Amino acid sequence: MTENTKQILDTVQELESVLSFSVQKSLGNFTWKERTHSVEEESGVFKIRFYSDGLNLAEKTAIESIIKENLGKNNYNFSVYFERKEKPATQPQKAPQAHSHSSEAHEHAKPQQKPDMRPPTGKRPISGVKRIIAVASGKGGVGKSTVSVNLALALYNQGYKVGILDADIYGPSVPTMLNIHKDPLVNENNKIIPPESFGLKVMSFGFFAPEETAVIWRGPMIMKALQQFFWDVEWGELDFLIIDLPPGTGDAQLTLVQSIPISGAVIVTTPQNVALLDAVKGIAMFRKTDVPIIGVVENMSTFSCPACGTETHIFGAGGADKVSEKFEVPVLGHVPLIQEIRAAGDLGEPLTSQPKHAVRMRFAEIAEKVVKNTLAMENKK
Ligand SMILES: Nc1ncnc2c1ncn2[C@@H]1O[C@H](COP(=O)(O)OP(=O)(O)OP(=O)(O)O)[C@@H](O)[C@H]1O
Repeated sequence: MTENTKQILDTVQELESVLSFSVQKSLGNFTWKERTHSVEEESGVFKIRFYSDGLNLAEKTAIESIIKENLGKNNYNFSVYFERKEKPATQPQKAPQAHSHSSEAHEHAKPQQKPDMRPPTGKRPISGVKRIIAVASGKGGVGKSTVSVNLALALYNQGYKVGILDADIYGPSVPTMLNIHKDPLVNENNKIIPPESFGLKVMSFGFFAPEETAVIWRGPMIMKALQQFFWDVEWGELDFLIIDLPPGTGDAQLTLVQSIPISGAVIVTTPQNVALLDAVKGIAMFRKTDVPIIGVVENMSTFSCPACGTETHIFGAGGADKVSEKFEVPVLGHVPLIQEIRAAGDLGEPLTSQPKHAVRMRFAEIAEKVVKNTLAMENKK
């Protein structure tokens, strides 16, 4: 253990004295110190390992925010990892009978199996929806919603029927980006009718929680609302449903990914090293849950000076290509950093809806690759 990791472990363990009664109660038979059992450093990120046996999602969320709140003040770059301390009980082995021949006794000895990461209850499809594509990023603010909206529109421009589900509880920006200001209605079958904009069917947390109340969404509520968005929305017949996932790779994302059959995931990143590390975490999460990676989109890759036209790699260059090479995932395209993209997002007039704009062409190419790669993956199955 290095001096830094020891210092962080001590700081986290000292939080025991500030835990609320409900958090203390959720710890059950373990003490806080037993649960916060180690800290490791990997490429400048401190991984705080926390035993989560017996904790539900809401309790884990509460614990994660206590740690984040307190360590965040010290400007450390860290993540909290929840893992199981006690191994799940294995099938009781039948003891070989006294009269067994030795060959019979061998029949009971099974080779050790790898843990099964698949959801226990199976995934439930969304009626009428042919393909679900998750758009994810390891961290917030890299342009995941911008890519989701423009990718959805680019697919629509190519003649597909497309819906977009804004599952980003922390900052549901899709309604603004698509200029939707009306609330969804409910039909006679009690199904929610998704508002339509620029030809896309849209559902978002933003319709139900204005920004100032977004904080009230907590683990179980999020899942309940998401389940309604999947199965109680009148999506109709769709070729593609694009899901703008919340940023990160925590429990909420995992649960979501494990609830529905996702055809593939698009990872959005910016070229900086820190963002790329997060992209790698995203890839790992999808691989763990058997969701194929359609590819990586590098956003804000170059800055084109509006005055002189010079291209600058503000955040570095070649990042997505490195991730692509190392993890054998295709690069779907590079989107430049331009003021017009930001303005179009704020105005609710996406550039992909405007004829002949260079950004529209960029996303058309990305969408073509998404379709091509998704079909190729389906054919491989
Ligand atoms: N290529 C780009 N050029 C200029 N501005 C961009 C670009 N991509 C995104 N932005 C702007 O950056 C901001 C963040 O983008 P966006 O909301 O898409 O990111 P996000 O990853 O979904 O963020 P969050 O996780 O916080 O929801 C927005 O104001 C958006 O308009």
